[in-house]
Amino acid sequence: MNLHSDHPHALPSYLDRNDLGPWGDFLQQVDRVTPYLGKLGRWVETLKRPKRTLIVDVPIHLDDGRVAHYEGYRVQHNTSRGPGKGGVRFHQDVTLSEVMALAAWMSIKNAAVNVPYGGAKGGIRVDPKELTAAELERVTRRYTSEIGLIIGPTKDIPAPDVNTNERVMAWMMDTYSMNIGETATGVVTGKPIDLGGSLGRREATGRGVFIVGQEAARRIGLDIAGARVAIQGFGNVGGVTGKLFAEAGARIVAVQDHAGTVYHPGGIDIPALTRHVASTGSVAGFPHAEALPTDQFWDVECDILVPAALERQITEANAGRIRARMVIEGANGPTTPLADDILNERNVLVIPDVIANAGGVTVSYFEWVQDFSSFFWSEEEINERLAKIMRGAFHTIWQVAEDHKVSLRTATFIVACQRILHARDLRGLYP
Ligand SMILES: NC(=O)C1=CN([C@@H]2O[C@H](COP(=O)(O)OP(=O)(O)OC[C@H]3O[C@@H](n4cnc5c(N)ncnc54)[C@H](OP(=O)(O)O)[C@@H]3O)[C@@H](O)[C@H]2O)C=CC1
Ligand SMILES: O=C(O)CCC(=O)C(=O)O
Repeated sequence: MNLHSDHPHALPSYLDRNDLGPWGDFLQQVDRVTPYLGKLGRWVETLKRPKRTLIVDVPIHLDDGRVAHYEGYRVQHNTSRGPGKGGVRFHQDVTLSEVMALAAWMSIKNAAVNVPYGGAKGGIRVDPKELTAAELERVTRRYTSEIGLIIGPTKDIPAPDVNTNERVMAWMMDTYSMNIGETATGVVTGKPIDLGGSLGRREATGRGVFIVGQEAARRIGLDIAGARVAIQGFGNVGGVTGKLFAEAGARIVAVQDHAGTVYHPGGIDIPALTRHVASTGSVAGFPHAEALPTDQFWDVECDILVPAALERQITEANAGRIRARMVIEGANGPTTPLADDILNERNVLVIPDVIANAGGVTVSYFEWVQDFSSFFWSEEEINERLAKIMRGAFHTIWQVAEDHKVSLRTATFIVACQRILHARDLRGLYP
């Protein structure tokens, strides 16, 4: 597809026109929804460029006294429905195109579950495994100061993503608070409970993946008890997803992370694998399962495949090999548009990221509300409200997919883009 001529107005000059990366995938997804937007279609160009893009230099002292520089980003894709909201990723391969796409998928996701946010995302191009804890803290604090210009509890609220966690959120909250001279717990979500974090946030994304998995399984007549599940990525999202499916009686037949792939047709012992990862840092070397070559992960016989690592893992090169009846996207952007078409043709149901992994931001919304009111809810209450929102959003999207005879991804984009562009239309353009 020649993106240059198909999107003459959509290409910011700061991107490589020959390789738009994940941003190119997002543009194609927007093109697929455009015919369904009716009169709101006149606003669709709004979605094809981020509202605000900040690139920052993050210099720190390494422990040995040298100065190192890292590139950081914060992108606010859209704020028509409310402040920007989305995670912060620390990874050596982070690019601007990637952060733009991740921010855009946040706009869609937040609208799909109807939380009052726009979409944003951030990242630093750094391998956190190469830093000491003190260096990681310095990178986090300097980055937070640099993006402090555009974040804030009513402006844009970061949260955890790949390689960031509660500890990183605590540093971000503290740095922002120091800079403005007052404690602002609502500036980030995914914080430690003792700093205004919410019960259930750590597990929320995996819990949401499991809830939509249950709903979809019921509709295609798949019994979760006994179902075979393969999971790529065993961090926050993949780990919790695996735990909940295993507790519901599913067999987790394969798990892959960056360093290895383990396979057991009878079902991997997930608590034992979790202990192994906590002590060694990877699933590799887990003694109670067979090791598989990396690429064979995609050939594993299973009923449910959960990509829960990075973007562009399911491509035209491996989509034809996938044995699952359904793919539940725990990761953001794991399936390219061409792979989506292949899975569709093969009748593999894809539950798209923009609904499947929305549990995390939904409980982030609960955290933000709790911080503003300084009144904290029980975990039971949080999980009940999460399940209600996830099930309600899933039903709406399923219905739209049936009505328009489109994929669940396009259906989610129809619902979300209509909400975003309706808000844009109501607000108008001029101050
Ligand atoms: N955290 C959240 O609340 C949310 C996260 N997401 C998305 O879910 C995905 C995972 O995020 P999260 O679980 O938080 O991140 P974590 O950092 O907790 O875990 C990432 C996992 O992915 C693995 N991984 C990284 N690269 C590869 C690779 N090339 N092949 C196989 N496995 C790989 C990592 O393995 P290793 O440790 O070996 O590097 C690790 O197991 C991302 O796409 C993120 O954007 C979506 C919604 C919310
Ligand atoms: O909890 C949040 O605010 C955002 C989580 C996130 O980054 C995501 O959903 O991809």
